[in-house]
Amino acid sequence: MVNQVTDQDSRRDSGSPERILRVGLGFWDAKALLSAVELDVFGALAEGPLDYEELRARTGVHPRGARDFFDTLVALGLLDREGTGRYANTPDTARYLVRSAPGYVGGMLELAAGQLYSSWARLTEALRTGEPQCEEAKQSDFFDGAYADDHQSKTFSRAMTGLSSGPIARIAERFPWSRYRTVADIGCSEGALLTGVLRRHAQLSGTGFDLPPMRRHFEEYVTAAGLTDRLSFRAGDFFTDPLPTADVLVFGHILHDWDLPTKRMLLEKAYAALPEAGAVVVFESLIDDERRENDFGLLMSLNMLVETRGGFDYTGAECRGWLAEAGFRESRVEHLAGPDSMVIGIK
Ligand SMILES: C[S@@+](CC[C@H](N)C(=O)[O-])C[C@H]1O[C@@H](n2cnc3c(N)ncnc32)[C@H](O)[C@@H]1O
Repeated sequence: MVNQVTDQDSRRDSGSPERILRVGLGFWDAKALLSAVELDVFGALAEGPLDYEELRARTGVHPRGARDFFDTLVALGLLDREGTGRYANTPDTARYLVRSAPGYVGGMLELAAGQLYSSWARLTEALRTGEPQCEEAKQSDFFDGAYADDHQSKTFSRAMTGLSSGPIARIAERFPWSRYRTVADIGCSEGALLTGVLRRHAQLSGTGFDLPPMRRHFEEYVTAAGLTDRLSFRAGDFFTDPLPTADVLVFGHILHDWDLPTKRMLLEKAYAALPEAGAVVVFESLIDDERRENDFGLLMSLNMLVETRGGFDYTGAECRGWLAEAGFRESRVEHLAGPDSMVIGIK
C-alpha cells in the first residue's frame, strides 16, 4: 500500500509536465497502433522481415508518411528494425497481432479502430448529456446494431476473444472446476471461455448461450477447437428467455453492458437456473473497491458510457452486494490477470 501511495504521489507531482502531455497526447500512440492493425502491418511481416519499399508496397502506405509511420512503430516497441534496415515483427506482435496466429488479440483493436475511437472522440458530449455516442446504441440496442451483418458480428466476437484471453486462462486454471460437471456461458460470444475451460477439464460439458447471430461464429470456433461433442450452442435472449441450467453459470463482460436493474435481473435469473450449491462466476475488469487504482476498469466504465445506454463497470464489493440480494449465500472476489478479477457466488 505504501508503494501505491508513493507511486500515485510521483504520478501527480513529478516536477515536470511530461506525464501530463504524454497522457493528453496518448491518442497519438493509440492511433498509430490502430492504423497499423487496419493496414495489417503485422500480417505483412508474418513471413519474415521486409525492407522499407517492400513493407510500404504490401501495406499501401503513401511515401509521404511511410518512413515516419514504420519508425514510430519501432520507437513504440511494436516493430524491430534490423541493422540492414529491414523491418520485422517483435516477438509480441508476431504472437498477438498477426491475424492468423492462434494468440491473436487484435480483434479488440479492430473494434477500437472502427468504432470505439470515434465514440471516444465525443466523450465530452457523453459526459455532458449521459448519452451514448456510438450510432448503434443511439438507434437501438447496442447489439442489434453491432450484429447488423455477419462481418460486424464476427469482428465483435473476435474482439471479445482478444479481450478475454488472459482472464480465461486464469479462470480455467484457478476456479475449482473438478467439483462440477456442467457449465453454461451466458453471452458466450464465439466460445473462447468454454473451449479454454473444457480443454483443461475433461469431465465438463458446456452450453454457450447467446443471441442467434453468434451461432455460426460459435460453431466455427468450437469445431476448430475439436470440442463439438462436449459443447453446444443455445440461441436465446436473456431478457426474455430463461437461462440454461448448469452447475456453473459464467457472465464474462456481460453485467457491465447494462444498467443496474438489468444487472440485478440477470443475477436473479442465474440464481433461479442454478442447482443448490451451484456457482456463478462473474468476470470483468472490476474497479478496485477504493476506486483509485484500476484505471483500466474505470476507463472501461467510461467506454460503457460512450457505447451503451446504461452500462457501467463496478467494484467487487458492489457485485457481492447484488449477489447477496439475489440470494447467493456466499461470495468472494479473486484477482485473475492484469485489470481483470472474478466474483464467485455460491447458491
Ligand atoms: C461484451 S460481450 C462478452 C463476450 C464474452 N462473454 C467475453 O467475456 O468475452 C457480450 C455478449 O453478450 C451477448 N448478448 C448481448 N445481449 C444479449 C441478450 N439479450 N441475450 C443473450 N446474449 C446477449 C452478446 O452477443 C455478446 O456475445
